[in-house]
Amino acid sequence: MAITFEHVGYTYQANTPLATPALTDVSFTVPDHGYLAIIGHTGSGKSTLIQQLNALLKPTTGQLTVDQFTVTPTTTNADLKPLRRHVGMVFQFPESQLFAETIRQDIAFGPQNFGLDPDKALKLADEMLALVGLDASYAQRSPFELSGGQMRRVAIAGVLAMHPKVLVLDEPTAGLDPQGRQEMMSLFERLHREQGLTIVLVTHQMEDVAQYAEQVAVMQHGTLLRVGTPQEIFSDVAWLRTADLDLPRAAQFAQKLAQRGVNWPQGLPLTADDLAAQLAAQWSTKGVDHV
Ligand SMILES: Nc1ncnc2c1ncn2[C@@H]1O[C@H](COP(=O)(O)OP(=O)(O)OP(=O)(O)O)[C@@H](O)[C@H]1O
Repeated sequence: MAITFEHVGYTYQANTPLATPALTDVSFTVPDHGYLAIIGHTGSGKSTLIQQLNALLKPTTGQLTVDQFTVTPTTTNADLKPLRRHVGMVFQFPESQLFAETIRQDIAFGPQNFGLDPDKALKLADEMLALVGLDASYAQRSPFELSGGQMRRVAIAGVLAMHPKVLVLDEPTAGLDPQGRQEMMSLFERLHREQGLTIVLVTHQMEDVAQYAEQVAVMQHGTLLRVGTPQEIFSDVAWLRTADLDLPRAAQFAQKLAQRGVNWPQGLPLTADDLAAQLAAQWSTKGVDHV
């Protein structure tokens, strides 16, 4: 297993009068090279949960393992450096952290800080630039001349330059236009497929969950309500309603068709492509009049 949470609890300002419990008894596993989406309302504990993954926040009870690393309430900061290289964190609006004069210097900063020779770090920066889909002409430009989506790519290249095995993404498409959103999600899919990165994605975009995630964790009031495949989570429409969560748009449409008598023998379609494929299959077997 790449990631295992075992009865993890976290309380902000623990043992003070201001103590705020934010996670309670969270247990789940993510397989090697998995793709987990974490969903849930504001304040449900998603950010607190992902910050456990590189021990920015350490559990106040329970423990977690990320590949070869184990974090418990008593793990000391000195032990955490290798974990922090292993888990790349992309926080919301990561472009706000860009600072260097050129894009390549910005990307090279992290590896250099961890002791890599400056020339090698710059060469690595060029490779990472290509990996996030920006050509070599960007290397010497200022990061501040770029569009929002491109700046975000540069910030992500800086995280990837540390060669993480787990990539944690906190609403990585927030504020992007539909095309930028699609390109960003395709980038993560490519990193997952081609580089074998384990992805942990916090999102409010149910379409992205349906299209990309292999596993979904639903958080509510600091507890893990359910974990399952997108099909398992989104097919239980009555339960979703009680949890006050939305279906992906294609599934909402399919659900309306189901209420008018259309059957979905392969399961409720969750994406537009799946909806189109299932409708086309029914069309060809039953003929136009019956669809
Ligand atoms: N620094 C903090 N100090 C005290 N309480 C906090 C702190 N950060 C978060 N909390 C509380 O912990 C709980 C979980 O918050 P968290 O930010 O993890 O939720 P979230 O699901 O990520 O929300 P969002 O979708 O708004 O980012 C909330 O009750 C929140 O008010």
